[in-house]
Amino acid sequence: MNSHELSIREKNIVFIGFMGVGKTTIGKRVAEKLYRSFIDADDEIEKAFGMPPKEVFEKYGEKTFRDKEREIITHLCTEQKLHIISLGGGAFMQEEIRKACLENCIVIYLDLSWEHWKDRIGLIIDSRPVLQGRSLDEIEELFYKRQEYYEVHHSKMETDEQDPEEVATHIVDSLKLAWELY
Ligand SMILES: Nc1ncnc2c1ncn2[C@@H]1O[C@H](COP(=O)(O)OP(=O)(O)OP(=O)(O)O)[C@@H](O)[C@H]1O
Ligand SMILES: O=C(O)C1=C[C@@H](O)[C@@H](O)[C@H](O)C1
Ligand SMILES: [Mg+2]
Repeated sequence: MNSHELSIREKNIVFIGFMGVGKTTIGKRVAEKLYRSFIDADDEIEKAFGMPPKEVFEKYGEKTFRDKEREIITHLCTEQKLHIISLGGGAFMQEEIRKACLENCIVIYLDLSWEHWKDRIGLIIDSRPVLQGRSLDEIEELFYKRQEYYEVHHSKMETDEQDPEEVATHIVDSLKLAWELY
């Protein structure tokens, strides 16, 4: 599919940001509000391996996970339209993924400050392999190191002090406004 033939309304919407910021939670709600199909890249990887990301990391190693992640996301971005797609937190570290998403889709960065993120760590610590065995200082370092990759996007949404419903509503309102303008 040639993305230049797609109107802004037809393009996939892709959510990026650090793990735990709410890409999956908010992406699902945005999809419901827009009556669009939702795809979570981590779920697609899980289906491909028949096991969750954490087990893929343990059994096959991170490179195998990242290779499949790249294959799945580049395919979704170039072959699908009108979908809401939430990426895994590490996906945007790969140049090929960044390029495929930025060229073909509308990329929305969900931003959360470190101060708020660290209060959420208990919700995700057990299921995210990248957090295993890392001290809080090391996680903070990773958090800030990754920001520069997320900074390349089409739109940024601050999510501090907002619940998923508020963030999703704000995103849908902004999208509708943009769709009317272009
Ligand atoms: N705005 C929010 N306010 C409070 N809790 C939230 C918010 N958004 C998400 N959460 C909670 O944070 C946890 C992580 O959310 P979620 O799985 O959506 O993150 P993610 O960005 O998809 O992470 P990953 O990159 O690992 O896939 C969940 O328990 C979710 O309920
Ligand atoms: O931030 C990351 O590197 C990851 C985030 C998750 O969404 C999964 O994609 C996986 O656990 C790796
Ligand atoms: Mg997710």
